[in-house]
Amino acid sequence: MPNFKLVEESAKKIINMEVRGASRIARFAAETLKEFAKTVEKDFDENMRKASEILMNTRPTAVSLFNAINYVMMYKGENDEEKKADAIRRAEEFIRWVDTAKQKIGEIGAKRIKDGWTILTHCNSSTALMVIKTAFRQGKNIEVIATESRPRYQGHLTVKELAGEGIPTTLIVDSAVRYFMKDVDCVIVGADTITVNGALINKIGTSQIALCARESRVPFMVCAETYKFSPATLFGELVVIEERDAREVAPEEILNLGVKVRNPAFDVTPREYIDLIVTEIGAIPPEMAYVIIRERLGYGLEMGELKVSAKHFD
Ligand SMILES: O=C(COP(=O)(O)O)[C@H](O)[C@H](O)COP(=O)(O)O
Repeated sequence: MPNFKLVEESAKKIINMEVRGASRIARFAAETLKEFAKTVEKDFDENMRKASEILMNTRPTAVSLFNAINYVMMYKGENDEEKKADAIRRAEEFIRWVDTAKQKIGEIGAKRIKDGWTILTHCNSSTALMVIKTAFRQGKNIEVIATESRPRYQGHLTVKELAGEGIPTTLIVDSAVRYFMKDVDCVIVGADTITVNGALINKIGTSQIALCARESRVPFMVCAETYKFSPATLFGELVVIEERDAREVAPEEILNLGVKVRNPAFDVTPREYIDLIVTEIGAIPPEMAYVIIRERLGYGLEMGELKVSAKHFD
């Protein structure tokens, strides 16, 4: 029997943010599809399609979820048995992509961090933290300023992780970024999505930090695996910004006043504010986003026609 309960439970974990952060969500979706595929005995295409839809309708902004599902769903085979084996193989391949990319980004990004620097980070990006931790492990004497990242306080996860590594870390409220920017040598953040024009979609508040960094001439570095680049934006689609429950922001007492409360989870940082995007295949300017979408993900504009041919990870 196809285990849809497993898929529903995974979807719930993504929605309630028990599993969060773009790369963890992507990895978890691939793992879930892999485990689900093992339980399918017949009508493989139909069952996998249903499971994919359930996972897809969890959080709308991070393209990594789409890319993960899409990667697994490009399985091939003459019959259900072959399709199942290929889907499982592709899921495992995607999971390896997630793990190896983070390591490589850590190594590449760490080269850009100088001894003695103070780095500001926002939210909780496992990829941005990999860069910071790699630099620290190389013996660089660095400090981190981490924003608390309201309303979900992912900054608390960040400071726990950094303190666990022994990295000197200061926690600040989100609105104190400009106050502290004079002490910052580099901003390093993660990504939920990179669009074809090189814009970054990341945790709400990222664009204000980028603006502030630009004002102070502080370099702004984004850490993004290539599966965080969005092919759909090449075809003219806009990235949907998730708007979460008002109760995450305001208590009942305020909500009862009938006041409108808005809670967008992400915002857009235009490419002009980004100095560098560190991917697992190199540190690139945001202007190279189309090249990544074409060469790495296999979606391109060919002879005036839209051509879709998603590639295998190597
Ligand atoms: O904005 C967030 C998390 O938002 P949320 O907590 O709402 O999921 C992170 O910066 C990116 O997802 C990148 O994370 P990673 O580098 O770990 O993929």
